[in-house]
Amino acid sequence: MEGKFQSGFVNIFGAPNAGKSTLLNLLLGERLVITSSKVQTTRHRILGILTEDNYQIVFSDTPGIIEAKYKLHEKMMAQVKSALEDADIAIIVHDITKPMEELNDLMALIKLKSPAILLLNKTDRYSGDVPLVDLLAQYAAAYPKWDIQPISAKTKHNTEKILPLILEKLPEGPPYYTGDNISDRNERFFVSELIREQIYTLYEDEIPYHAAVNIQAFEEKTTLTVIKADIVVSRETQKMILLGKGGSMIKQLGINSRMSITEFIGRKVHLELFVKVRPHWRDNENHLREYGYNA
Ligand SMILES: Nc1nc2c(ncn2[C@@H]2O[C@H](COP(=O)(O)OP(=O)(O)OP(=O)(O)O)[C@@H](O)[C@H]2O)c(=O)[nH]1
Repeated sequence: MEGKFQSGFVNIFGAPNAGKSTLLNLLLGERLVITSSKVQTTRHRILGILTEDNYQIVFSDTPGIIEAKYKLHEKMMAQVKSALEDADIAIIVHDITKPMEELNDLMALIKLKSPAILLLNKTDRYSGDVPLVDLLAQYAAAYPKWDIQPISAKTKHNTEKILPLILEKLPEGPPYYTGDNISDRNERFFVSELIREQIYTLYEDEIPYHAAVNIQAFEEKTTLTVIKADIVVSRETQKMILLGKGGSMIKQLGINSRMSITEFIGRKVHLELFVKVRPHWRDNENHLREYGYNA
């Protein structure tokens, strides 16, 4: 095996109906790792993991970002933004039969830092007045930093070009999910997201931004699943807020989280939460990876 391995998170987004699911099914094929459709976390959702000899691509999306009906709380919107910034690569799917303004409106909503690939989908349906090459030139002028690729997810026109575009940008690094523990790792990941979601619901403003959730133990016993999770903050004062008066807040957090995890994994759950103070944890790249913050 060659030495080089690439691994990273690819966040897919686009307007409803742009063709994201069709595209993902195509990219992942049989290798789709099914994740619960119930999971709609504040941050992101893993859609599937593509692992080959030399690379692993974790496809995720940011639920609800575009749907008008989905009323985003301001702080959730900030989460969404950071999720997009954090991904290694962004794939934007735009229906080429729709005006470019729709894409512009979408891009005005989010602050994208990741390298981006714009897939102009549904070329098979395009019959506009402007010739396709001219239209592509317009997109290229509007988004000069992006790779732009016209495709049809339906007829598979140009779709073989997508993977090489991703691999060009995918960072080098070890896989995030390995071998048999993929589903287990996924479950852990989702459990930490569910706890984060409850932190969002329960606490004010800045606390959710400063708290990371790290699953320390995930043990399947015969009648229940025992989960131990650290909530990591950087300051003692944040810990006090998380705990609440006489521990009342953390108790509530435990109750809420347990309910939502039980629903997710479909088993009885024993949940233990620990609040830990680690100054500067946000500054440390390895810690961030460890806590799933690069997803
Ligand atoms: N003609 C044509 N239709 C496509 C193409 N890609 C997707 N579609 C169709 O467009 C519709 C929406 O596709 P989806 O893949 O469900 O789109 P989506 O972006 O996942 O939609 P949401 O789940 O609503 O966000 C479906 O009827 C697809 O069959 C394409 O390349 N050409």
